[in-house]
Order: sequence, then structure tokens, then C-alpha cells
Amino acid sequence: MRISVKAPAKINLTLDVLAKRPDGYHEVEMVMTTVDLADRVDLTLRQDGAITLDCSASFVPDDIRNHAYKAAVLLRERYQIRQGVHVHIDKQIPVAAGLAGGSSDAAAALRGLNKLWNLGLSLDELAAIGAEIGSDVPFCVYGGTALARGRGEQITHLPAPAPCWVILAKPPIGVSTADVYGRLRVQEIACHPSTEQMIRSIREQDFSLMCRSMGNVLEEVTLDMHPQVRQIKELMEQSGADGVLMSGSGPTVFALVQKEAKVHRIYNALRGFVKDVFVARMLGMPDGEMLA
Ligand SMILES: C[C@@](CO)(OP(=O)(O)O)[C@H](O)COP(=O)(O)OP(=O)(O)OC[C@H]1O[C@@H](n2ccc(N)nc2=O)[C@H](O)[C@@H]1O
Ligand SMILES: Nc1ncnc2c1ncn2[C@@H]1O[C@H](COP(=O)(O)OP(=O)(O)O)[C@@H](O)[C@H]1O
Repeated sequence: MRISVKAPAKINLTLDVLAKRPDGYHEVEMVMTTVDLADRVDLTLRQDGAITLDCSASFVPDDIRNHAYKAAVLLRERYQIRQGVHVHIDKQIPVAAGLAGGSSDAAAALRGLNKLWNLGLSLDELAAIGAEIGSDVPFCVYGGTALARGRGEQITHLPAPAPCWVILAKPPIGVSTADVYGRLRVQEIACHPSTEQMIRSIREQDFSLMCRSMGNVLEEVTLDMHPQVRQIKELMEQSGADGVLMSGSGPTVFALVQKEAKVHRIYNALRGFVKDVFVARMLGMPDGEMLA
């Protein structure tokens, strides 16, 4: 028996940091939404009880360091499953990019294994298990649009924003999430995004207000380390993007536009500058294929 599950990338429409916590994590407030740039996670039942994994991107770990592998091990141990699984990941989301590719693969594995191993768990239960793998996994279990609080694992669902195109560009640099959070000086944050205004813009489907409400306090940290990320931002702005922001800890930058003609203009301007450019739609609501 084999199950195929979609694992979409997320973007941060806002990312605010409120405090550094004693456990080393940061207290955040983030509005996140999924886009239709997605990995595919195939799960094939193994009767011998083994968990194995292979990924189309050879540099992604294929053992317990892989978030999807970790998800399978956690579920098997917790529910004392005798069967095993072979996980195949078809990687389309760039790695270490601020788009939660690994977290989304883990979430897809949780949703898929819930079916393959007949566990009958709710999405809330899967999200709670996902939080043990990483802060972004609970959001990825649900998909759609949500406010994430705590260290990112406390999810409040939001309606779909006004539909739009998303152009994503990832420069060829690796960014470590832990390093970016580690360099942030919370007391020195000059400008916090308004999470409340972002939520209002989503509820009212006000695209222009949504673009004006975008903000990410990790952006300055990554931009200072990597001037190329700033150049991509400027190029998108000059090419007529309605809203431009770095996603998560970066280095991917995304542009939002409503008019299709602008998509081509921005795409062509970027392609001369950086190889990894993607055009996607905002999914807004959870994709039917994603649900357990
Ligand atoms: C920045 C964000 C925004 O969505 O995404 P990415 O850039 O990774 O996509 C997330 O907060 C990343 O979530 P995730 O990648 O799941 O992080 P985790 O594995 O839980 O943590 C990795 C490390 O990041 C730091 N970390 C993470 C989350 C948080 N709220 N505070 C932190 O300080 C910690 O140093 C932690 O050890
Ligand atoms: N399934 C996976 N896909 C991609 N990276 C993974 C996966 N599992 C573990 N990783 C590791 O997680 C790190 C972060 O990758 P990723 O989730 O793509 O980025 P981000 O946290 O920036 O959104 C990578 O360095 C990679 O080695």
C-alpha cells in the first residue's frame, strides 16, 4: 500500500519576536500561509517494521536527522506500531530557505502515516506530536493561514487572505535559523510589525492593507549578513511588486502581486540575478489533498 501526500511551503506574512525565553527559544507572533510550491512525500508500507527514507535531493539527510524520518520514528514508538514504512521525498522546496520544507515533509509524513498505519488521530493530536520535531511543524500539519504564537507551535486558524501570486527568490546561500535568532537583540528591535493589522487585512480580504502590514524582525539580521538578500528585495520593489518580504530566517525573499502581468516582469528581472526563482499561488485554505 502506498500513499502520496503534498507538503507545501509556508511564507511568513509577519514575524515578530516578543522576548527571549529561558529555554533558549524566542516568544514569537507570526502570521503564516501556505503556497503551492510543494514537496511530495510518498509512503510505502513495509511489513518488516523498518523505517527507511530516500530523497530526490542527495544532500538532504536520509536518516534520523531528516524531519520526516523523525516523524515516523516518533509515531511508531508512541503507538507501538509493528509495521514499517519507506519514505520517498520528491524535493521541490529549496532547503534551508526559510520556507519550512523539512517541517512540511514531517507534517506530511504525520498525516500520511496516520492513514497508512490506521492510527485515527486528529489533526490536533498530530500537531502536538509535530511540536516535538520542530516549532514550525504544527502549522504545517494544518496548512492554510494561521497565527502562530509561543515558539510557533500555538496555532489559531485564520481565513484565506485575498488571492494573489507569490514570486519567491532564493539566493545561493545557506542560513541557519538558530544563528539568525541568536544574533537578534530583542531590546533593540526598531520596528515591530502589527500582527493585529495583518489579521484585520486578512479578515477583510484587503490586499493593499495586507501588503502594507508585512514585516519580519529577523529580516535586518539576515540582510546585514548577506547583502545579496537586500539586493533581491530592492529588485522586486523596483519591478513593481505590491509587497516584498523575507520569509522566516531567510534567505528566501517573496513578492506578492495581484496582476498577472507583473508576475512576468518580476520573474524576468530576477532570473538575470538569481537561479532559484519560483512562481506560486497563495493556497489560503488547507489543500484537500493535505488533510489526514
Ligand atoms: C524562523 C521560522 C519562522 O517560521 O522559520 P524558518 O526560517 O526556519 O523557516 C521558525 O521560527 C523556525 O522554526 P523551526 O525551523 O521549526 O525551528 P526549530 O527547529 O524549532 O528551532 C531551531 C532553532 O531556532 C531557534 N528558535 C526557533 C524557534 C523559536 N521560536 N525561537 C528560537 O530561538 C532555536 O535556537 C532553535 O534551536
Ligand atoms: N525533509 C527535509 N527537507 C529538507 N531539509 C531537512 C529535512 N529534514 C531535515 N532537514 C534539515 O533541516 C535543515 C533546515 O531545512 P529546511 O526545513 O528546508 O529549512 P528552514 O528551516 O529554513 O525552513 C536543513 O539544513 C536540513 O539538513
